[in-house]
Amino acid sequence: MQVSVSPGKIHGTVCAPGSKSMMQRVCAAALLHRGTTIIHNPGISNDDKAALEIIRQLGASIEARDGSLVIESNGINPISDVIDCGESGLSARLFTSIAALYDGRITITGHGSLLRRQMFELKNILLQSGKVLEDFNGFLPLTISAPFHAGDLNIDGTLSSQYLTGALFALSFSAEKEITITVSNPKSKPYIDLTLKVLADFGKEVTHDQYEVYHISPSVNEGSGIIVRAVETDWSSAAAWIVAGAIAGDIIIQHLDKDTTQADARLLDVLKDCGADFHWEGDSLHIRQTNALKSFSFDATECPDLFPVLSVLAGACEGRSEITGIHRLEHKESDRAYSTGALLRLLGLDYTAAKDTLFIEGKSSFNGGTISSYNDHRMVMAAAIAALRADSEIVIENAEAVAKSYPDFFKHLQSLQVRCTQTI
Ligand SMILES: O=C(O)C1=C[C@@H](OP(=O)(O)O)[C@@H](O)[C@H](O)C1
Ligand SMILES: C=C(OP(=O)(O)O)C(=O)O
Repeated sequence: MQVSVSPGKIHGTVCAPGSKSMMQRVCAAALLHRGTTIIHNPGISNDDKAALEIIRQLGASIEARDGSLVIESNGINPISDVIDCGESGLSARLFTSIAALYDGRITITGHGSLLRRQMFELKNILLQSGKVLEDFNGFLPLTISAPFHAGDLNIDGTLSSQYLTGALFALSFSAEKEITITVSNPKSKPYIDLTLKVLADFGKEVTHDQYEVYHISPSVNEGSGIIVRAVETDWSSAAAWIVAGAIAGDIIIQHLDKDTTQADARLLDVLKDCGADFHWEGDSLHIRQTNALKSFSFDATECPDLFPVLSVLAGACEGRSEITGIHRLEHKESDRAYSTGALLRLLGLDYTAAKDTLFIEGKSSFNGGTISSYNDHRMVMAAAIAALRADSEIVIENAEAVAKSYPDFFKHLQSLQVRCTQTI
């Protein structure tokens, strides 16, 4: 699918989808919790669908009821020996550790960009847990077997926090004694907070020292009671609308959780720094374009998903902005250091990278043109928002990639009075 987005103002009220980070974690917990879990505001993205299908394959039953999901589980009882994680990095790393709780032989695989994302740290974790791996070269598919040994673990957190998330879920529900996980170089810490929050909702308390040492208590059977959980609105998706409002219009984003642990809520700190005009109306964020946005300096190491859309915001600010954390971008759906550079070049923005920081010179308007999505949902959203400030339309190739987190993105963009047409 090729989508052409015209320059113009964005105007109206929108509600972003549920957070896929939270939804996938709640699905994992619902599988491990022996009993019923009711999920309100369930996500509908491709990654959410992948997580639901995984827990179904691992033995849970899922019923849609009045817009919510009712999950029944009796622990892990696979109905298939293949688990398909779609394109979700989180599902791959989270559910591999969970599937490892099963003694039998099971294969974890995926599609598209996921097959090109390295998973080396899984080997380290699985071997420490007594699992046997077949012919694993660091990329999916991965086949494992043998009983799971719930014991202390050492994890390298340099590349991704998702390995730790998987281990925390698997061990919190299976530990028979106190277990310690030691993590070197932990990254994406707000995502670890989200993991700990969802585990706590399911009665699993984990403490930690500086995100480096985690203490897991022996798992007590939490009973088969009903757990009800609502998925928060996704700040990562809302980020696109927030930047759109700040650079090109007037927009209200509904149902945002102010006190969230979601990493990408840090965008509000950037907005304050650059003098954006925004305020809260209850749980809605109202943001209006300001003509003289100031340049900003921000470290996105802990919230790497903001990078592409922050680069667009930087392009609309007066002067030179700085975004740090380039080293976090390589192993995503695309190499986002490369794809963000390609977008900035298309827009006609001057930028340089030095060590881990990207410096972007702002400009009053951007160039239009055609760009690939690089099969990356975050690049689709960033390019579409940039089009609002361009002097001609921006055509995004392979724009269907947006469904990884936000299938209704273009429908919502149109409802916000932006002209966009599907050209193929
Ligand atoms: O745990 C999660 O939900 C995520 C963690 C982050 O990944 P890393 O920990 O690999 O940085 C983030 O980029 C990803 O979109 C979702
Ligand atoms: C990197 C992302 O997700 P994941 O790693 O879960 O595929 C993302 O959503 O930007």
